[in-house]
Amino acid sequence: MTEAILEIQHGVKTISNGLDESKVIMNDLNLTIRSGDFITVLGGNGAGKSTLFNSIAGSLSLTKGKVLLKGQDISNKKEEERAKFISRVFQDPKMGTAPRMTVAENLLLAMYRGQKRQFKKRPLAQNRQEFQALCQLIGNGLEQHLDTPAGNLSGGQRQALSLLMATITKPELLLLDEHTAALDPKTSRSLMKLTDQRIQDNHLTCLMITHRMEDALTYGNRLIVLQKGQIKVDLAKEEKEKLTLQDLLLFFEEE
Ligand SMILES: Nc1ncnc2c1ncn2[C@@H]1O[C@H](COP(=O)(O)OP(=O)(O)OP(=O)(O)O)[C@@H](O)[C@H]1O
Repeated sequence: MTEAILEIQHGVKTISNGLDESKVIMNDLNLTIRSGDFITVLGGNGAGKSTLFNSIAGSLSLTKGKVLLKGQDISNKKEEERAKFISRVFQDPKMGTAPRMTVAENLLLAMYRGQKRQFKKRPLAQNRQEFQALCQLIGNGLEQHLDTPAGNLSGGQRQALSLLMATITKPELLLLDEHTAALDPKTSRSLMKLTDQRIQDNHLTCLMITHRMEDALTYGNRLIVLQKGQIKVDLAKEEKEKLTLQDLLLFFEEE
């Protein structure tokens, strides 16, 4: 069996509304993500997708249950600690990049993320060629903007930069949080292709939330559907390949 990268064991998250009432937003959820899994995550609004991602990334701590990274209990580790191993790309292009820093400076920052301060950085000039080549992969002209502040890029270029930053040092787990949702259809399609290419070329393990059913079917080797804080459907490669758009829509109609 392939190595388990991340596990959630009996994950429960209860939220209090401050009026002696509590709401269960993750309900005894169990998930094992194995090395090389590319899992597409679907679910209606409020199904618990963000709660799942926040619990993995550490921006939310579980009320009960455990989060394990390669068998090690990380339930009590802070988000910054987990960020050394887990990368995340958000929906908002502004989230992943520093706006006043140039594209090259952003990439340099990502390259040394999680390393000790005293670690001697290679000067930017020595990395330029590598950054140039990396940006060229994208095919949206980012390589001509190595010295442009990230805040001046188009939304598509900025999201592509966020993706490169999230994957420049191979993370144990890549979390894609509707990362193409804010882009126009053409830009979204090309970023999705780039994403798939990065995942395949670097053998990344990835979890991707999407509201685009076609993307959920086209990409990845496994598909999960969340409902009411639980995993309602978990389909492996062979079952996923047989799935049609119609089948997927049925999962939502049953809600
Ligand atoms: N801090 C909070 N306080 C109260 N309720 C919360 C809080 N965070 C999440 N919830 C509730 O938990 C449920 C799950 O929310 P979550 O954001 O995980 O859903 P989601 O699947 O990501 O939805 P969407 O597609 O709308 O982003 C929702 O009913 C939401 O209202």
